Amino acid sequence: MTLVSMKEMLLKAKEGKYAVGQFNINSLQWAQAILQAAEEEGAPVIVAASDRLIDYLGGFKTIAAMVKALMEEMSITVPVALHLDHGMSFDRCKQAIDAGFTSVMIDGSHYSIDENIAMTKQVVDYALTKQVSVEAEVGTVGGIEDGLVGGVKYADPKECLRIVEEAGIDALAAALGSVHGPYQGEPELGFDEMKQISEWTGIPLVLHGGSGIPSYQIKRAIELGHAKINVNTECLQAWTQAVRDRLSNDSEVYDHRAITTPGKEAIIATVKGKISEFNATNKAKEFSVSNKG
Ligand SMILES: O=C(O)C[C@@H](O)[C@H](O)C(=O)COP(=O)(O)O
Ligand SMILES: [Zn+2]
Repeated sequence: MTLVSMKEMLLKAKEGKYAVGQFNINSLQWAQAILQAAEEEGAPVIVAASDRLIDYLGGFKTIAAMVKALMEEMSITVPVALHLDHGMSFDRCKQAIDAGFTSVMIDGSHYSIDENIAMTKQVVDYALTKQVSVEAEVGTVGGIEDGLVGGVKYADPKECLRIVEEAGIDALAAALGSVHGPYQGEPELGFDEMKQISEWTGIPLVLHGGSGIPSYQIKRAIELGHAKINVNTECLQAWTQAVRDRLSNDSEVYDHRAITTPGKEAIIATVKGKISEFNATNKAKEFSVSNKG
């Protein structure tokens, strides 16, 4: 009944040509929905808390305790990693690790590549002592980050190789045209660069901005080495639509549970759909360490 790092998950996924879904939590209900969906699909899953939401969610220790307790209460048997998404500094990653997170992303993508590598290496050195996996980012994912709309900066393959070799990370988010939040038109992912980066580094790749990407592009990204795909916006949209429908269909309703339960059901359906699209259904049985007690 323990959380695991995402290292083994991602190596298996890359080898087996599927991707593990990372789904972000926005409240306790989201953690319940994501765990239920993964369990019903028999799939490994990454439950993530974005650094920008840590205080809103009650802090690192609250989040870790909540996810661990839910796994026990819900008798979760599939492998689950608890991941800090877009960690802003070494200190934030250390706080997450000390609180019980089993995986962290250090997002040094807004710094020079030398600074990015140095801060990533510092996180890896600490994480290694606790068997925690580390993801780094090179280039810039477009769209909304920290409330600001930013442009896409494609990852440089040489910089990708450097950060993998010099920092010793477990997974690499190489930004290649994906966008956080809704896409304006069809996404234009850099598949040629993706192939090159995957071949040069050999490491599991991570696709940020996984919402709104057509299935044929998702499948191509998985073929070209993506083993982890991050989804948040599609779950938010599904939750909001369901809650909006509930409120507009019943102007008398005021009970919190009655209002938000349709939102939870919508998250479960969205997460199950993504797990299936990522070809991760029933992959939990391939793991040596399961949570079966
Ligand atoms: O919104 C967050 O803080 C988390 C996301 O950045 C996550 O890492 C991600 O990439 C999901 O992208 P989305 O599906 O486009 O929201
Ligand atoms: Zn992201």
